[in-house]
Amino acid sequence: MKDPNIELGDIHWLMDILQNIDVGLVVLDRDYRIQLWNGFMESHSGVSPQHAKEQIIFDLFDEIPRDWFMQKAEPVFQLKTRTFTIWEQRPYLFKFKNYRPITGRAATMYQNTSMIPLESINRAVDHICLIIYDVTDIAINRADAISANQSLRELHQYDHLTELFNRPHWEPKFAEEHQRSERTGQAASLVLIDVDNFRHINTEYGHQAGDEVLRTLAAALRQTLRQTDSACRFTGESFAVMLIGTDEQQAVHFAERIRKDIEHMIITVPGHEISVTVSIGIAASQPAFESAAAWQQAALRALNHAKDAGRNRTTLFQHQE
Ligand SMILES: Nc1nc2c(ncn2[C@@H]2O[C@H](COP(=O)(O)OP(=O)(O)OP(=O)(O)O)[C@@H](O)[C@H]2O)c(=O)[nH]1
Repeated sequence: MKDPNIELGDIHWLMDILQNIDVGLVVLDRDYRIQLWNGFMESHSGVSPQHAKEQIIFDLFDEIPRDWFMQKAEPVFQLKTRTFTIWEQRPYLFKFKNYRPITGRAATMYQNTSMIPLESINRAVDHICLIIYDVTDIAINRADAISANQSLRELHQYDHLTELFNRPHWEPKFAEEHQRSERTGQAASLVLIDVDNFRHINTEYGHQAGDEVLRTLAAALRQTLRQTDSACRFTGESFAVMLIGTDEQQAVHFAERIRKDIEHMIITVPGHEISVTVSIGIAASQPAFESAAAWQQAALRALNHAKDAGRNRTTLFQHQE
């Protein structure tokens, strides 16, 4: 039916717009043969409208999964409904190269795709129109925001000097472990490792050397840990390690190994070679610890015993102490 508002000259304009618009337009017939292919599609695919015309879309673009596409398109033909696919569901329909200078990091253009029914004069839907939007900028910005958030989160979790978890991040994990071991009765041990006479290291070699000692010890500790263990910088010169599924004897074995490793370590700082020792206090989980704080207190008492007994040793918290 002729639309009285559209003059012949207008159609010429409309064709110009359709060819030059920065959006992909494709018309498909009932057999999925291409009937219209605009300038956007030509310039991104390298396929001319003459070549595209009458070709089945899946034959020309094998990256389009036929079953998935038909599942989307059939309701558009039959129910005259629109469908919309966003890049989060499927990054692209047509595998076009991304050419944008700012988001050049993406190899492929991200696309949102609409499918709309096109009614003929008898109101049957014999054709559908695909509208392809280039959303690469949005997708890349979103990916950047996610990774920036991730870095920020990680920044808040770690102690910047030792790269171990910081205490505020570790404490809730420890409290959770306390509840879990209370509930399940599964063994877990808390190990506190404190550098001996660290004040002396700072005064003798300088604060920067002290920092280097802490960094080196933390790195050694990280190497000893299993995936499930979690360590933090507990105070300035002490570390806490939560050993999951580890009873007191196994924890002593772990602690003695790290203590002896540290004892034999030579830490090189400008102008000096430094040796340090550590004292270690261990408390294995037990029902008597009514709170995570009580468990920590027990490990601290054991650590103080190790210090009082002459340092460079491991002490296990005994409940009858
Ligand atoms: N270099 C450096 N020193 C720190 C840091 N945090 C805490 N310290 C120092 O660690 C020292 C801890 O001293 P003390 O608590 O007396 O313990 P200690 O000298 O190790 O003695 P014992 O634990 O009893 O063997 C203090 O001098 C703090 O200034 C840090 O991040 N870097």
